[in-house]
Amino acid sequence: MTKFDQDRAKKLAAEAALPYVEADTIVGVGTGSTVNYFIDALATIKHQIAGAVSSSEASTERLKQHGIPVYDLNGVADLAIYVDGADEINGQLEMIKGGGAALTREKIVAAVANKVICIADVSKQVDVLGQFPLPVEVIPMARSYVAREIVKLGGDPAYREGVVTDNGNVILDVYSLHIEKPVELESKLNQITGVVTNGLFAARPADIALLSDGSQVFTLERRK
Ligand SMILES: O=C[C@H](O)[C@H](O)[C@H](O)COP(=O)(O)O
Repeated sequence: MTKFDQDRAKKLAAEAALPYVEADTIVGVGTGSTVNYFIDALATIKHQIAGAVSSSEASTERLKQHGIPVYDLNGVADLAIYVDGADEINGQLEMIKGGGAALTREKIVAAVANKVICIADVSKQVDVLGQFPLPVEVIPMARSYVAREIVKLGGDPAYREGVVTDNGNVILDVYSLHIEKPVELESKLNQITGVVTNGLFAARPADIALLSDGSQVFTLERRK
């Protein structure tokens, strides 16, 4: 797939999420290049919505540039939908996220939302998660300890140099994982002292995936 096709696919997937936005509600907004298309599409109906909650400083800035009010999640008790991209998504709509280092805030907003909608181009679709290195957000002083613990779990962690998350932490990208049991691994990694969270969205996967190849959009719904 060429770069041009991929961009078109991201845009089509993003625009396909608009019909899920309910009037007068606050919309949960993720992070990344696909979500940027969603934010631009959301701007076309901004007078019909109450505003947004955002999963990153970058998305907040883009939303505000469009004149969409951004609210503190602490003041939002009910969030109908959360729309976000993915680095990988499998058939159960479990995902790897965090390529842009926004995983922790993304996971928090997803936890609050009634419905999680993944928007992506079809290249993100995989049978088994783990080809994309799994991001883990770590408290800076725990970086080496956490890396050693990850090696014990069979992973190959690499420090993402120069990247500081919106929460002031660092990222370890974990290679060499063939993730047969995503829920189990998500929980194991979160139990390592010093880990803030990891980029597996398996305990709380997407409910709907809108995946595009650049000419059409395929809708997948999670079997419950
Ligand atoms: O931290 C970043 C997020 O998890 C993104 O949603 C993910 O990396 C997908 O980004 P993109 O739409 O740019 O491929």
